[in-house]
Amino acid sequence: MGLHQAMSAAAAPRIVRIVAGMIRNDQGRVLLVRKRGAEVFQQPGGKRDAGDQDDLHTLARELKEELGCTMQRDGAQLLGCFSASAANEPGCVVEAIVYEVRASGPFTACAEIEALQWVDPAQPGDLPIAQLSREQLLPLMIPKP
Ligand SMILES: Nc1nc2c([nH]c(=O)n2[C@@H]2O[C@H](COP(=O)(O)OP(=O)(O)OP(=O)(O)O)[C@@H](O)[C@H]2O)c(=O)[nH]1
Repeated sequence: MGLHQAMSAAAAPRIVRIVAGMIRNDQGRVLLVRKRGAEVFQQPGGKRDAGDQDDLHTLARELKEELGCTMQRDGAQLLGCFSASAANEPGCVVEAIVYEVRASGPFTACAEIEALQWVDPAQPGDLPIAQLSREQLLPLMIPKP
């Protein structure tokens, strides 16, 4: 590695690429999850696995693993790609492809998920919420007047 490459590698934050889901209930509340050992709530979702066919496959797999629910591919809506400081990996940046999806419950905390919370996107209150969700994703879910 040359000097320039070494310097930019040292300066560049590591990027954690994920697919994340926004699930809304009938009251307009959005589902957040907290992983075991983590302080903050975030969107359900995760990293792509080698066997995943596409982003929605990754998301459906993660939602099943984390929440035990069944995601409907039909009607999934791409909200965009967003990034922020990663919640649980200091010095890293999370880059998320985000979809709003419907899923059939029940929704239960499974695998590495310790807690679930349905949050009013307009008034998340004092709940500790990861930067990406608090600053970028929840505001997208506030109903427009
Ligand atoms: N899933 C998810 N991860 C987020 C969000 N915001 C955020 O900063 N992250 C960061 O991205 C990381 C993604 O890791 P993950 O644990 O969800 O992914 P994964 O299930 O595939 O992980 P693993 O296979 O390594 O256990 C989280 O540890 C966290 O630091 C978010 O809204 N959803």
